[in-house]
Amino acid sequence: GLGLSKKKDENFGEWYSEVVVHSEMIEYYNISGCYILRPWTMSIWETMQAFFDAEIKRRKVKNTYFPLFVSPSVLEKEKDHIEGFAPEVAWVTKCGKSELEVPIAIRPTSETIMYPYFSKWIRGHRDLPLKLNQWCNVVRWEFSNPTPFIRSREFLWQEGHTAFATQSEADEEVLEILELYRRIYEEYLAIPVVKGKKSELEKFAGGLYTTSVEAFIPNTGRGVQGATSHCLGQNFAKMFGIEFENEKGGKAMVWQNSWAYSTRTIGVMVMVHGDDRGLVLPPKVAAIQVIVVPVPYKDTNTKEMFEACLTTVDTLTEAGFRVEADLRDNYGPGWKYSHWEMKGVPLRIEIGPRDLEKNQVRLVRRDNSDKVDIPVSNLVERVKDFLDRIQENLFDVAKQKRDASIRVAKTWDEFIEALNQKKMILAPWCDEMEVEEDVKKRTRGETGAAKSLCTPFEQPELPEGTLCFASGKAAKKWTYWGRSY
Ligand SMILES: O=C1CCCN[C@@H]1CCCn1cnc2cc(F)c(Cl)cc2c1=O
Ligand SMILES: [Mg+2]
Repeated sequence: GLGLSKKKDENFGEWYSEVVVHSEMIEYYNISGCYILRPWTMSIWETMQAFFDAEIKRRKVKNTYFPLFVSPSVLEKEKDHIEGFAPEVAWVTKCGKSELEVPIAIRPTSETIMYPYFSKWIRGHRDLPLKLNQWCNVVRWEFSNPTPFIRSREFLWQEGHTAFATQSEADEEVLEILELYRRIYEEYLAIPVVKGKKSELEKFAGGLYTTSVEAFIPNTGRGVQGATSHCLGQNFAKMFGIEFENEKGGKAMVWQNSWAYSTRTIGVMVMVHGDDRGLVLPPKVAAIQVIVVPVPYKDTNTKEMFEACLTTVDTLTEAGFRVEADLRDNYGPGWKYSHWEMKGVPLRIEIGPRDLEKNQVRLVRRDNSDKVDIPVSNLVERVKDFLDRIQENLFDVAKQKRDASIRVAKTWDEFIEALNQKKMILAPWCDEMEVEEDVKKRTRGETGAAKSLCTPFEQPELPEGTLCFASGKAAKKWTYWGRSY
């Protein structure tokens, strides 16, 4: 089809909506906030899932599946746990023509669904650690502007829920899972993230502390929470009576974690790597890593050319790459180049008459348009080399842009200036909740208030006497701030 009508640097929102549709990842649906995930999306989701599922299975986490529906008495088990969320809970109130006696909620997350059974199943210390995960959809009927992948009313995720006898086991797992989330972003999606701890105001209110990986979208100057790994402490154990008989015969409450990443990861990838020709896929998650396109010339003998294309596909497939040839005779090479560039295929191989004569092929990179003619004899090693360099280059370029978007601010004026320049701000903070609430109030505007994104585990030097950028009190830590999705 035709190219994009909007440019990434001029009209980001519409550019994004166009890219996800033109790359055949998303189809819009007639219910606001709901989207059709097409195969081009699902293949990315499945690649990440394969990695993450294998990694948690190595850690003895078992997959399970709990019901989608939850009764109000169970969901509202802890009033303050859900009072802030109540407006986004979706309810089934009738079936067929008859009203339901009691409405039934659709899960927005599964703590209240799972933990009554944790209480039933965990009796003694031999039942610990209990480590469950489920791959499922959740529904949150949000009203702020829906955005494919980033903010939708239904999304796919995995939610891990674990229980331990000791706090140290829980603390250790929180960070192990967070490292897996970093790997998903940095090693698969080629996106740099910051690992850190959420503030008291931003953490999961039902938990003890929240850690997260934070990404950043330079075009909009917004942070985006990439994935979360919470230590719940013994809060839910108290709520749901999840206790066990320890080795000394005494009763003790378990220490729990919960952790999730979702299809939001895919939206971040589109936003960070996409350009004005469409999607740009990191090779690690591309459903098709190499597309082979024949370039027939007037009276060329297409039979020989098509054979060369199919041989190229076979050779690279045997070498373990995901390769296809576009031999459709109802489209010319030019159309095919644009089509597969729009879909973000990392590497194109062109085979024309001259290439046949010289027993070579032309490689064209999607990320920087570099092209090179290579002899068929070392096709496999050159393709591997190109794909590795594309993966690295996407990460390096994204990291360079993200780092260029970071500003250190030591005063309120510097903070506001950086915020207006769409930066991610690293500022010394007194770590007082009221001060964070005050920052949100003072920065509220049509593009949304600034909030703390995370306190990075890697803390720069904080000289004695450094003052908080917002309160002027003694600063205790360096924290990232910004507007966010
Ligand atoms: O982020 C994770 C990891 C995976 C399991 N869950 C936690 C916390 C989820 C917070 N959260 C997030 N959104 C919610 C929306 C709701 F409608 C209700 Cl009732 C509750 C929540 C809610 O608790
Ligand atoms: Mg929410």
